[in-house]
Amino acid sequence: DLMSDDQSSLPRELREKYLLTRRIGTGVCGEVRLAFQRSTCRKVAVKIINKKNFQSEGMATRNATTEIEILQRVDHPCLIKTEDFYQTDDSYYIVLELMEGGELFHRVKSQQQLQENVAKLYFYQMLSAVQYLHSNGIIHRDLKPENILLSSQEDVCLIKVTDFNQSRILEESVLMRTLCGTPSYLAPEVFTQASTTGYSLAVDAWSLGVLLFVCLGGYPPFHESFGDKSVTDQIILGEFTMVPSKWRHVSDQAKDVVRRLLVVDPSKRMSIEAALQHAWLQDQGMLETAHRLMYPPGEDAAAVSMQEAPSGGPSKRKRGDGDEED
Ligand SMILES: COc1ccc(CNC(=O)c2ccc3nccnc3c2)cc1
Repeated sequence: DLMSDDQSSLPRELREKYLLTRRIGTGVCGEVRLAFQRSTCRKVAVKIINKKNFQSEGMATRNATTEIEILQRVDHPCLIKTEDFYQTDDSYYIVLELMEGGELFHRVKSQQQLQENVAKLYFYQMLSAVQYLHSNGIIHRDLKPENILLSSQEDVCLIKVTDFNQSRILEESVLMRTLCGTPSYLAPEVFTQASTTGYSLAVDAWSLGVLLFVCLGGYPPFHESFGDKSVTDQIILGEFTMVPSKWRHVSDQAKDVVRRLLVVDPSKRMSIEAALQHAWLQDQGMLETAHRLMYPPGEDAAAVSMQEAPSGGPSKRKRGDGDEED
């Protein structure tokens, strides 16, 4: 039973504050377990990143610390929030809010394909989250259905992007500084190689195109079962397959968004900003629902009462043990 479960390898402080139970998710970096906050019996998720299972020591710490830095720094309703963080010599333990709806991957699989208006609601939230990351100089780089979590079993629900493990913070690079100086003496490859080395923000736009395709079509755009080309070749050529029986009921506007994101040339690919302005998303009903989910009135009221507070600048709402939550 759980009590005899080996909790001894966990950091003492973590064990004292949370009871860890069954595994609810696995990833390349480790696992996610369901846990209960002992003081409130509130359910949380604990993500355990095993430091050792990265091939190189340097890569491991850089990725994990980047992920943790990002998780603690970002604040957006569609990005998973870190509630607590612990580490031992061989693992990181990140306490996250529990997303009761599980992975988008399983939702799409169980429903074959999502209704268009549900896909639109989810896609708008993903765009908002990624737009926020980009405005903070962060590229996710690993957007996929396993990294999109749903807050409830309902179709109409909040979604959150997770797993910033592959994320990159756009730092001022030597290359950027070089490109600021006089180009007169720079070799051509500095410019051409420059445009291909850095991960541009456009990689996330492509991944969102794949995500939207999967939500609308119920299957991936590039797959070894399509034709004789390898998945890599299909991607490089931008050859995706819209199976008629699956796409017949999808609107032309929705298909247009997919087609403008799955463009091979990143300079011609639709940007996140442009996608947010696309006709398909100018849907007042969806936008109202999304904003109600993202900025629920209860929390606004708390913020309003805080603004009336006499003290100087607006103090950040402290992260309670959930006593503020309804
Ligand atoms: C009552 O116990 C449960 C209720 C719902 C679920 C479905 N959720 C999950 O399976 C799940 C998976 C990974 C996650 N990663 C971070 C945050 N939340 C997560 C939730 C899992 C357990």
